[in-house]
Parts: sequence; C-alpha cells; structure tokens
Amino acid sequence: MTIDAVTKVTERIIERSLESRAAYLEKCERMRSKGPQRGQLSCSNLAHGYAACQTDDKQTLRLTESANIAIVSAYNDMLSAHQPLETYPNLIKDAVRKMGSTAQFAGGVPAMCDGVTQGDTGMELSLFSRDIIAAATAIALSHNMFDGAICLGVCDKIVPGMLIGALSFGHLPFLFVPAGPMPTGLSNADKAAVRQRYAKGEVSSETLLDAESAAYHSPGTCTFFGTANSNQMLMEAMGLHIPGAAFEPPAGDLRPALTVAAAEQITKITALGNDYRPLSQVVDERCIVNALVTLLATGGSTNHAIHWVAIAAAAGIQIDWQDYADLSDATPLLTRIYPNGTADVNHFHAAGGSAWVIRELLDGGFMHADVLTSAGDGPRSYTQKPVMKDDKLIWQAPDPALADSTIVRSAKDPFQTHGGMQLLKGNIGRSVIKVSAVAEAHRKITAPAIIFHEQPDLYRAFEAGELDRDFVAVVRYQGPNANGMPELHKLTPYLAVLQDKGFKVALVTDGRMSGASGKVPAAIHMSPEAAAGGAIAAIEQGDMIELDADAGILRVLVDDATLAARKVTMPDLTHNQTGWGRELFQVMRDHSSVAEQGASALVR
Ligand SMILES: O=C(O)[C@H](O)[C@@H](O)[C@H](O)[C@H](O)COP(=O)(O)O
Ligand code: SF4
Repeated sequence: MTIDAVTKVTERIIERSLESRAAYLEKCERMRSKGPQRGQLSCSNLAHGYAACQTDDKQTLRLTESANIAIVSAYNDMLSAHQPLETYPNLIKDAVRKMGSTAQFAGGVPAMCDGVTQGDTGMELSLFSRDIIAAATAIALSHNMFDGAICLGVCDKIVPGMLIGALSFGHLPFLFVPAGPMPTGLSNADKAAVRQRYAKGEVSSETLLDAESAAYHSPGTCTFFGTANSNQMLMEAMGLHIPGAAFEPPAGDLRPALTVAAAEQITKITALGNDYRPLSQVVDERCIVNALVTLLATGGSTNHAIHWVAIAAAAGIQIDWQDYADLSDATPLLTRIYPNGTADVNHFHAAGGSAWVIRELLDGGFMHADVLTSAGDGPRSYTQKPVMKDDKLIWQAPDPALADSTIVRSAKDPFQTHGGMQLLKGNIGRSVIKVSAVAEAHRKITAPAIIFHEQPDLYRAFEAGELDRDFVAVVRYQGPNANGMPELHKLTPYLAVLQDKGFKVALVTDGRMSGASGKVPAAIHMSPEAAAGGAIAAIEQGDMIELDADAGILRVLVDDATLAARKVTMPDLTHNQTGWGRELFQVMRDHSSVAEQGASALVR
C-alpha cells in the first residue's frame, strides 16, 4: 500500500501527462504493430544488416522466429567506469547465441568524464553530451534489425542519454548493464581534505596529484555517491538492471555472470516470446515516481533534478520540481554515502546496498510495488542481492548482520524524516538544493552577495584574501543558454575552507554542481537563468541574500520595484562559444529548455 503523498504525487503526474503519455504509447504501439522489426525490411536492407555476420547467424537472421539483440555501448578508455565494458559485447553475443538468438553491436555512443573536465572548458559540453548520447542511441537502433537491446553505460550523462534514446524505441525491451565500482582507495573525505589544504597553499600540486591518484586508481566507477552511482541506484529502482547489478565490482566472477544473465533475460522478453516487456510499459508514471523516491531516500545527485525530467518527458510523462519537493517531504533519508556521509559506495553495497534501500521503501509504502520490471517479478525482486553458489548465480536477502547503521537505516528509524532535496522559491526564481549533505547549522544564511561571472574569478578572490567573511557567492551566466550549464564543483574546496573557518557561506547559481558536491549550501539550476533575463542577473554586489533551505526560501532582500527597474548589462559571452568544440554546440545552447524542463535541446 503506497503512502498518501506518493499516491497523490503519482496521480497528479498521471493527470498532467494524460495527453502526452497517450501520444507516446500510441507511437510505441504503431512501431510494435508492424511486427518483428527485421521482417519489415527489404531483402537488400536485411542483407546489408547481416552481411558481416557469421553464416549460422545469417541463417537465424533471415528468419524472424528468434530475437536479434542490439548492443549499444558507451565503452571508452577515458572513463574508469566504462573501461571494463570493452569485453562485454562478445560475452553477450555468446550468451545470446546459446539462447538460439543473435546479437549485434549496433553502435557506440560518446561518453564524457566529468571528473576529467571538471573546472575545465570541456565541462561546458557535458550536459548537452546527454542529448548527443540520446541521438547516438537512436542512430544505433535506427537500423530496425532488433527485437530488444542491451545498453552498456554507467556515468553521469550516459545512462540518462541512453535511456532517453531507448525510450524513442519504447516498443522494444531494454536492459542496462553497468560494470560496477572501483575498489576503495584513498577515502573521499581524505581526498577532500587534501584539496582544501591545497586551496590554502599548505601542500604542493605533487601531493595533491598523489592523493587524487590514490582516490581514482583503477577500472570501475568512482566510489562517491555522485551522479554515476545515483544512476545505478535508480536503474535498480526502475527495474532496468538484472537485480543487484548496480554495485558488484568489475573484477570477480559475479560481474560476468550478471552480464550473461542480462543477455539471457533480454532474449526472453521480446515481442517474439510470451513474456513481452517493452520499455514503454516498464517506464510509466509509477516507475518514474519510484526513481524519484529512491533518489531522495539516498541523497542522490542533484543532476537528477534535470535528467529525470528529460527522461520522463521522453516517455510522455511530465514532472516538475514541486513533485520532487513533495516526495522529498514524505521520503525518509535511508543512507549516508559520501558526500552525504563518509562511507563510499563499496561500504554501502556491503551494508545492504540497493537491495536494502528498495526493500525498506517497498515495505514502508514509499514505492509502487505493482509495476512491470525488465527482469524479475516487479521491484520486490530487487530487494535481493546476487551471489555465486556452486558456480550458479542466485539471489538472496542482504545479510542483516552487515547492516552498518551509520550507512543504512530502516524507514522506521531513518537519518532524516525527509529526503535529500529541496525546491527553493523566491524573487530570484526557482532552484534546488541538496540538503542531505549540508549540516543543519549551515542551512540558513543571510549575507551580502558577491557576484562572479566565471569560476576562476572566485578562486582569485579567495587567493587574494577577499572572501574571509560571510557572503553568498552569486555565480551567474552558467545556465544552458549561456555556456551549457557546467558543474561548478571546483568551487567546493574554496567555499568549504571558508565554511570551516567559521564564515557563513553559500552559493547561488544558474549552473550545476556535481553529484559529489556536498557540505556548502548551494542553490543551483536557478531558473530562469541570467542569460535568459532571469532575476539572478539583476542582483548587485552587496545585496542581502536570504537562503533558508529547510523552509524552501531563497530571495534577494530588494523590493520588487527596485529589482525590476535595474538595468542589466549582459556580459560578453562570445569567448565561451568557441574553442574545444563549443562552436558545435551553439544550436543546443540556443534551443535548450530551462533546467526545470530537463535543459534539453531535443526532448520537450
Ligand atoms: O555529478 C557527478 O557525480 C560528478 O560530475 C562526478 O562525475 C565528477 O567526476 C566530479 O568531478 C567528481 O568529483 P571530484 O571532482 O571531487 O573528483
Ligand atoms: S563517476 Fe564521474 S569521474 Fe568517475 S568515471 Fe564516471 S564521470 Fe568520470
């Protein structure tokens, strides 16, 4: 039985989405009704489609009795989280062939590492790379040779982009296959401490590099609960993984067994069999609410206040930040994983992991239990953890003896009675803040504004000693129309040093923060953005800004008439519109929707 607030928000979303959802489902039915995809192709199309296949595969593909599975992969050597994916396609092909079906590597999608681009120009392409990934996924699937698909991807914009692209083929079933976290190295807290010491000039860049290299040291996803690991948690909650695939490490025999299990499962759930599970039926309004509740219960990435709006829209479902806020008010915080605590995702997994969270949310009535999933039998199957027993993959409940109460809590005794995210309203616009990572003492601040138009301006002011005081950093012209809405996570060590010195500091921006950003209160995704004439552009040096995260208030203490009468001079933004590929993204900056609608140039 779902609790009232979850039911209320779900019904509100269904109501709001009636028309768009019906149109989406009609489109998917139109694609399905044409029958097995390759059966619609001409002889020439089909021959081209299997020209490079092995002879026995060609014979199988000439017929339409067995499934042909698309593999779409975000493999590259740049993302530690994606490097292990290199070997997965052949594992999948062999497993599918053993099922009497075929699999083809349908296409690759690009994947950017936000850790490599953080604070650098490349970060200005990051958000829009999600839409490029969505389009690349559609290009891979456009060959219409397929009855189902497996998507290999993990990181920030990649899973959202692949899911948006997959939803354009909602008549097909999909499974998402990750590679798992890297082993724990230098703890996230120790890494952050070295960064702060570097910001204060106390250690050399050599020492900093040693610390960063000890934190990020091998294949696998980085171990903070940022956007990538939030993706994995939400894929479990939406039933788009093989249960428990999220946080098993890349090494060892479980990971390949889970990948083979995904290959076997996808061949069973196509329209050619009798257990058809199209993506359009899995991703419905209740599934989206299950994802939001799980995000809020785990203090997941604020980027999902943008990505899941775009994903929902791709399924004809309309959600907004009030939905997040109302669900957050009703959802208990069940985990403390860095930046919301000191444990990392490996510790979380050992303490019970995704299975624990989903069990607590289902038992507490916070998640819809009666929904279709791509594997198992509804979300309840995702309350089990995979183990190898006598070389066989089986699932069992997490061991209660391992449930470390500093990392995971029951819904009856949570860390907080409300979730990790808050909607902020006021005379500057609408923004969001992740409260799960901000200490109570720092959630309320009234202080003068200091205006910045570029991240380095803040570093320079810090180094010049100009910031040793209470202030609210207003970092603007960082929205999608301005420069592609980069994450401003490089500001964290500087602001954290000032907070540790005892100053009351906060950040207000129309840009983003990383899912790994934490202890400094940051009102982000300000809509409308400065470059679109938002009120954030009219804030002047010294204006008093009031932020009350718990009350959901953010305002500049200037009367409306004065604020409206202010003349705003738009800074010259042309310098960040060319170089390092940015000229290729102008059309996306020009046509992006606002953050609260998913900040997309493709999905509406
Ligand atoms: O949203 C996220 O989770 C971040 O974009 C993350 O993917 C990025 O890599 C951070 O920069 C990591 O944190 P550090 O920069 O602190 O290593
Ligand atoms: S989690 Fe972030 S930093 Fe780590 S590989 Fe993925 S994108 Fe890069």
